[in-house]
Amino acid sequence: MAINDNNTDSNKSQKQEEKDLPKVVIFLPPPVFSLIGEESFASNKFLFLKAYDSQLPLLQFLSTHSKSIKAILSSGGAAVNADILQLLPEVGLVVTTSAGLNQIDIPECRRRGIKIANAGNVYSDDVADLAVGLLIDVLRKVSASDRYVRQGFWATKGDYPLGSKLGGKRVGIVGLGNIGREVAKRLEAFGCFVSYNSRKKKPYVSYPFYQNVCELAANCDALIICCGLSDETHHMINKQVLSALGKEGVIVNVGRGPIIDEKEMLRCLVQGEIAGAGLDVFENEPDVPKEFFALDNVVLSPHRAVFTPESEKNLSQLVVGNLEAFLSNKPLLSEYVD
Ligand SMILES: O=CC(=O)O
Repeated sequence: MAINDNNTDSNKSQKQEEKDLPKVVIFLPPPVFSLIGEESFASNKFLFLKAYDSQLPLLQFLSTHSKSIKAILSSGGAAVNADILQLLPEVGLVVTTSAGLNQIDIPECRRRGIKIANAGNVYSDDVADLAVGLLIDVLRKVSASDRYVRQGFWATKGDYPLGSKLGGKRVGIVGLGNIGREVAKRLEAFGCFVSYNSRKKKPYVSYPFYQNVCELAANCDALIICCGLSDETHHMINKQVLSALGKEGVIVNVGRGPIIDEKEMLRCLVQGEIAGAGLDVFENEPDVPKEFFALDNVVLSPHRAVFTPESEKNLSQLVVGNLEAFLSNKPLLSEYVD
């Protein structure tokens, strides 16, 4: 009995301590929770409030807890917009598990003095590896030859058509941030000629810079899209850019689907106006236009570039580190500065 009473007391005091901890709200479970387990995010400095576990509609849930929520843990799936932020006057940080920030209303955060922390460099190597992997796959027809062999065609129809060499190709990188720079490093090692487009010329690299993405495409054999999605980059890769890339040109997208006008790209692929595509992202995920499935010059990947067990483990440390730093008034580990 006494033990039970003690237990009850200690449960009560634990509950009280938890009640007093600053709260970090989560709208939707970030993929990392199911990939490596939520326990990697344990901290005695804050408590997660999971809006998705509540019966209440999101806005009502947020109003109920508005005074205790100090930070938001965001991921790609749920918008952090002005309607939400205005319900949470105590929020001072949005930390996101994604590399992309397109789900966050950045100007509204700035207006409210809310800091933003993103995935920093955690994903850069893995995304760069996949970008180069997709390019090699398209050029050397790896996935297509695999299908050819599995279907028994090697024995019945003979040799598969040759692929094309990566070394010596002129590759244009759109968006030379953390990921774009890792892609460039890898491509240099393969003997490619790298050039790039980004919002501003980067003073610390010597790759040729093209302010105009169409000019970049016209001077390249392949384009790799590594930039974020914004109003400026939405459908930036349009008919004009694809036609500048030309019949022999290959496009790889590890950024966001809507950066490319997908319908136009599909038309160019079907009509042979570009040579191939390696795509990790799509306009309407997870719906991928069926027409892609019939194209042997297209390699498809289900938005997996960032995810490896290694990157997710590093990510959990970064997220917890950012939240703890913020709650102790220390500098963030990966603050996003425009
Ligand atoms: O695409 C994934 C991400 O932005 O993290």
